[in-house]
Amino acid sequence: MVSIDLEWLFQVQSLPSVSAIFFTLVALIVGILGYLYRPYWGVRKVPGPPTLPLVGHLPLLAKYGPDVFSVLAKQYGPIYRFHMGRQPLIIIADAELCKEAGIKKFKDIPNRSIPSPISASPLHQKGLFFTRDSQWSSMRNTIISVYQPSYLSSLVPTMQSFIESATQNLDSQQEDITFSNLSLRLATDVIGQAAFGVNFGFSNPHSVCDSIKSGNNNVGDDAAGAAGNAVTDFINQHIYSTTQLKMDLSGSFSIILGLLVPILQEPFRQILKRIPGTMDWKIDRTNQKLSGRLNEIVEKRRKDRNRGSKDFLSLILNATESKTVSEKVFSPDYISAVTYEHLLAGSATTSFTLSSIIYLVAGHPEVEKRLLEEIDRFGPKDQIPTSQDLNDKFPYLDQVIKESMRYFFASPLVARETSNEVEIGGYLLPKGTWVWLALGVLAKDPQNFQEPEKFKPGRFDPNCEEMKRRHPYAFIPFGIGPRACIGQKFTLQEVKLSLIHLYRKYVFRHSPNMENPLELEYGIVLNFKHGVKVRIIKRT
Ligand code: HEM
Repeated sequence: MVSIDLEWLFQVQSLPSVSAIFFTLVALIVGILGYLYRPYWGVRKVPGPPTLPLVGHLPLLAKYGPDVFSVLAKQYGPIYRFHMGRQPLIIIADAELCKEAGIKKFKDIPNRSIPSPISASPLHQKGLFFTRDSQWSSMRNTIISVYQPSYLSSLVPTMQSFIESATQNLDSQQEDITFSNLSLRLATDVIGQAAFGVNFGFSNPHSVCDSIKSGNNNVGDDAAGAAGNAVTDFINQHIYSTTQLKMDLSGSFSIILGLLVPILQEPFRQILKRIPGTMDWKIDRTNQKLSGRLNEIVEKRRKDRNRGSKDFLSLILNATESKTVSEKVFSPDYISAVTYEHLLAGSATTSFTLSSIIYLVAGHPEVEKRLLEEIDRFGPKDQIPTSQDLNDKFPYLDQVIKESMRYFFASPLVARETSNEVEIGGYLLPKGTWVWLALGVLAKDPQNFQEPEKFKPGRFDPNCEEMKRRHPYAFIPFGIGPRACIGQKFTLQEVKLSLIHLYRKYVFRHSPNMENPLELEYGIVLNFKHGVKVRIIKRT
């Protein structure tokens, strides 16, 4: 008996004791909870709806879509907490607080937070948008200095020629056209030429008309004949890479993990990108091909001694060679990324803006009438406006563009991150807090925009009372402060030239085959889910 007891005692002692297991489990649970709730702890005093573990407020995003930020602003006030998975965002939904965060306290909030779709894409991280601190300021200073107004005005003839060829013979279509596809091809061509000096060839009327008629979203397909397979591939890869940057739970597995448990994102991405067929594998291959192709374009241009300075890429290369900017700041991968970023930032946003305007004007005959009068008054139909004319001679067009951009807000959230502890709206936010400016909510605030759900371009007339009373930062579609959009003037020039050309020749009517109201899709920028479908009438 004694010997058996001793044996049992020996076995029990060699096993980990119950208390050791208990303490390990407790430590593990505390560790997991600590990891999950650490970002929340520092900002817990900021009000916000109750959160679910792991998913945070993502179910609210699924329920309300992009409107969720307006809904919560009504309930929780101008500064509140929204949990994107584990990560709390401090949402600023007030013009004065946006000014405070974007301008007055810029030195404490100078960078953008990097959401999980971007962490999975090194290509996107090296553009101006996501670079940080001194790397960002050196890059931005160089880009700004090459983006002089004289450069923009020199782009007018190029923009005009793409616009003309993209919109030739539109009235010969008997059926509906998906205007948002046409505008995406046009914007991609214009920015392709301006950024890379490459003619993608989508404005070729045959390729454009054929593919628009077929409602084909795949930009490259019909351009193959015109621009060659290399370009087609490039654009297809660009579209794939961009549309995979989803901000909800429909992205790749590693992106979803990045939202829920960020620490696991990179290890899983490393594994999954090696397993053929997974979405991570496809994204990685696409990004690699894109980077490879971009590097080729950059290398070819670098060797070209007669490159001139007609496009953005050549301008940056000239700046690095003349040593006005350090080669360390613009190493080849940064040059590729920032040039690519122009294609990315310049195509979807401009196309969305153009489509919004065509859609809204088609639904408001009184606005269309006034706009046509102003455009017709400018001069003979073949007189191309200069940059100066675009600034001075189309005040009503300005109002229509602003009101359309307010109504359909392309980029409703601006993502920033604190570099130091900083106080905003009475709350002390620790270093590393994600602060997101809800520009889309400001644009629908009835205190600054009476009847915000109505389309009324006159509210941007400088003489109107509403305009005079409005907070100066209530409408900031291009962002605020030193990090505001660098392409603002470029895009407005392109949008104005396009609209003047289009309305001189045509008017547009909503297609009965289009859903009402239009469904929106929330990606890297807002998008029309099923496109803007119109019928075209030639003006006599
Ligand atoms: C209607 C068209 C466009 C809209 C609504 C738009 C909107 C925005 C917004 C809201 C931001 C963030 C600003 C902030 O943080 O305060 C931004 C940044 C940026 N945009 Fe645009 N954008 C448009 C067109 C363009 C075009 C055509 C280009 C390039 C030619 C461009 C290039 C950029 C870049 C590089 C940044 C990052 C700036 C930085 O971080 O320093 N955008 N844009």
